[in-house]
This record gives sequence, structure tokens and C-alpha cells, in this order.
Amino acid sequence: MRSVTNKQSGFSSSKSHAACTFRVLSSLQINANVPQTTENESALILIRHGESMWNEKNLFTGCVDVPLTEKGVKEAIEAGKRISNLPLDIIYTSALIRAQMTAMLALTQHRCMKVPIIVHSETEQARRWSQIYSEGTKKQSIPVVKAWQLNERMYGELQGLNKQETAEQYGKEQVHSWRRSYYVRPPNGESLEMCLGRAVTFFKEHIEPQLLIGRHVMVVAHANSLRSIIMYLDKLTSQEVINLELSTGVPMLYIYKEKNFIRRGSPLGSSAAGVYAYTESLAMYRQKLDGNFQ
Ligand SMILES: O=C(O)[C@H](O)COP(=O)(O)O
Repeated sequence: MRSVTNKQSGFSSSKSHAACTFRVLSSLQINANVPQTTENESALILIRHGESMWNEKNLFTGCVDVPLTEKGVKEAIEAGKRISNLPLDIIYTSALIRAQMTAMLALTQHRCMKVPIIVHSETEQARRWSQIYSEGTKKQSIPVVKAWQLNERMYGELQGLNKQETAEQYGKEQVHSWRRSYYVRPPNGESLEMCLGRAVTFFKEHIEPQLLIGRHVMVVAHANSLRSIIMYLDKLTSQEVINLELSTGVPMLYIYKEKNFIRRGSPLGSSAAGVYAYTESLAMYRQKLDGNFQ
């Protein structure tokens, strides 16, 4: 199956920001540059943010920074329950509040009881002022890295428009093409291909190296930035991705093993046997948690 390669790079992460983030992760004992010893396997959890206030109003959102609805908050908490027994070492979110809210709310349900801490490495001063000076406390935290590259696709001049009204004005086929095709750009917005160019580049440069050294990762992002990442993980073609739809607040689990991504579906419940039957390390982690609580 031909995997899709992105023709347009389009975006490059700022080197200084990446270097600063690296120093912060090192200080949190998440050494992004640990020698490339490949571990057996690691868990990758993907979650689209819970329902946002513009999802509720059926408005094109894109990179407009709107919060969750009460329903979205509940979805985030339910997502946390469903991943509460899965191992987690580092979290990546977009720069948008709906993804960050979802990540932080989900972690209130995790049985590891660790505190998710948003990494501030925008400037050297931000890094210094947000430092943690207790090794014990650091061990009880999970770094949350914000990355604009994981933002929702920028919907251009559709942002703020009602999806139903837009379909009535431009036709259902045109709106479906703007929303779901790979190459078509909304007016002055990003195509999915352009979104993939930044999201998957970030995934390969920053997230995959963490999985390679056995770190367990959660990515909380958006419908289209995650659709582009799943295209890469599942080797979907530009035709196949048209039918890929992601619900709000539903965790998706992958196992990363020998540089391959194995899709394991969505943990239906915190004790869903199926999830833990897949890999010994997940089952052992769950037993360790159970032991802590006996
Ligand atoms: O940005 C938005 O409007 C939603 O997050 C996703 O919209 P879509 O389902 O129309 O791509």
C-alpha cells in the first residue's frame, strides 16, 4: 500500500525553542537524548480534545483558541478513566487550550497519581522561572510539552463560519472536500497535506525518539492534526484518509515495537482486558499499579 509522502515541507520548528525544550526535559529527567538503546516496546496514546464550544455551535474552528464545553470536560475525564492503567512518561499537546484542558483533566483520573506539568521553555527566563528544585517532586511529575505544530489545521476564511450554512452556500461536496480531502485547501487555509507537513515532521523529530527509548507517550491534539499523524502511523493513502473520522475525547492506543506502530484500538474501560492482553509490559504496569493500591 503506497504510503503518503508529504510534498510540501512548509513548516520548520524553531531550533532555539527545541533546544530549550530539550534542556527542560533533561532537567525533568526525561533525557530526550538518551543513547539510542531501543527498548522492547512503548505505548502511544492519541486523544482528540473533548467537545469545544465551537464544536457545539457547529462552527469551523481551526486555530481559533476556544475552550471545552461542559460535555467536553466530561469527555476528557472519561478519557482519563479509560487510560488510567496505561503507562505514561511524557505528554504532548497542541498550543491550543482545548487540547491542554483535555490532557490535564484526563490526568486527574490516572492511577499513577503523577502531576502533569506544562513545560515552559518559550524563553530562557521562562525555563528558569518554572524550574523545580526537588528531585523527589520531579519524579512525581509528567512533563506536558506544548507544540504549535500539533495545532488543528488552519481553516483560513472558514474559521468562525457555521458548517451547515457554509454547505448551503458552497454545496455539500465542496465543504466535504475542504474538510476531508488530502490536497484541497480551504480559502487561504491549510490542506491536510500542509497540516501533515508540520504535525508529522514534529512527531518524527520529537515524539518518535521518545518512543524509541521506551518512553510511553500521550498526544492530545485535534481532528485533522491527528488524522495526519494516523495517516503516517497506519500508512494510509490520500484516498483512504478521506474516510477517517475521529470522535472527541476517545483514546486510541498504539504499541510501538521495533520501529513499527501496531494499532490496538481504544481502551473501552480502565480494566478492558483486551488492552492488557496485547502486551506483557502493559499488563505488568497494571499489576504494579494494583500492587500500589492493595
Ligand atoms: O476545526 C474544526 O472545526 C474541528 O476541530 C474539526 O473540524 P472538521 O471536522 O470540519 O475538520
